[in-house]
Amino acid sequence: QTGTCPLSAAANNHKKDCNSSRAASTMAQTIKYLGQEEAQHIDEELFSEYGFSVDQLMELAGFSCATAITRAYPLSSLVKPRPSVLVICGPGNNGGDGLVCARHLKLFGYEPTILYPKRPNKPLFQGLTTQCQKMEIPFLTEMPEAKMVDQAYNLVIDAIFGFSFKGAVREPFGSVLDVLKKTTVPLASIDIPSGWDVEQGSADGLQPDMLISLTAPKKSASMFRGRYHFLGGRFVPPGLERKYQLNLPQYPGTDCVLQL
Ligand SMILES: NC(=O)C1=CN([C@@H]2O[C@H](COP(=O)(O)OP(=O)(O)OC[C@H]3O[C@@H](n4cnc5c(N)ncnc54)[C@H](OP(=O)(O)O)[C@@H]3O)[C@@H](O)[C@H]2O)[C@@H](O)CC1
Ligand SMILES: [K+]
Repeated sequence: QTGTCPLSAAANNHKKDCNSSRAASTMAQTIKYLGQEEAQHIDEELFSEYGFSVDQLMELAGFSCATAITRAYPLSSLVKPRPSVLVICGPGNNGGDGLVCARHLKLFGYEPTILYPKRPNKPLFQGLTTQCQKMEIPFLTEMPEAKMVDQAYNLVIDAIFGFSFKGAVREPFGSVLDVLKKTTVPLASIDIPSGWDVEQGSADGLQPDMLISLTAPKKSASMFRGRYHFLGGRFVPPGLERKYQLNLPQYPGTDCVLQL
């Protein structure tokens, strides 16, 4: 009787249908990798059309970075006696994400130190800097040598440039990136490995161990070869996701990050 019962045949057909529709939906679910202009348009629309403020999204972005970092490098996995982390912040919003990330890392039990060489004269960044100072996070006055970085820190967070980076790297960040190319401790990049072309990447650039893509990965993320690629920034309204066909994967439960 096996295989001849019309009911099982119907059940099998249903299973086949389900499998093919699951395959189709998996394909439809392929997450979109954004171009530079597209990422900037989405950013602008979040503020202009969807009513968000920069500090609101920066808080969520930086919080998700700190959360992803605790997943990839839990306190118990760190090799140095102190849970030291160096956070390097650039002059734009990527640097702001770094300041927020440092503050949350401190709350999570890490010992961050910040290098913030070019500070914009804007209340948002001044406030984030004060918050970090009040959290008793030390600020360095200059970039240590590669050997010093390797000795002193378990991990470096790269919050130098994000999706607005363009052209040849200007000082003081050229020297900072040169040091980072010589360090051997793991590097975790926020949104884009700094110095990479946002779409094309960079063959001789930084090779981070971790990348935390915010909102959606940028095209250069397809060149990422490190161990951990996380998605963070769980704040995209459905209309915006539909308009840009982001096909974001579903975050598990109440999590603010997802490993890709
Ligand atoms: N929607 C989202 O997902 C959200 C995104 N968020 C975050 O914002 C990030 C984008 O931020 P952003 O637009 O402020 O630009 P970003 O990349 O930080 O750098 C601009 C600065 O870099 C500088 N600069 C540029 N090129 C340079 C060069 N060659 N050499 C040297 N300097 C150079 C440029 O300097 P200037 O041209 O002014 O001299 C400017 O000051 C994004 O990646 C994500 O991390 C969240 O905070 C919130 C929600
Ligand atoms: K970065």
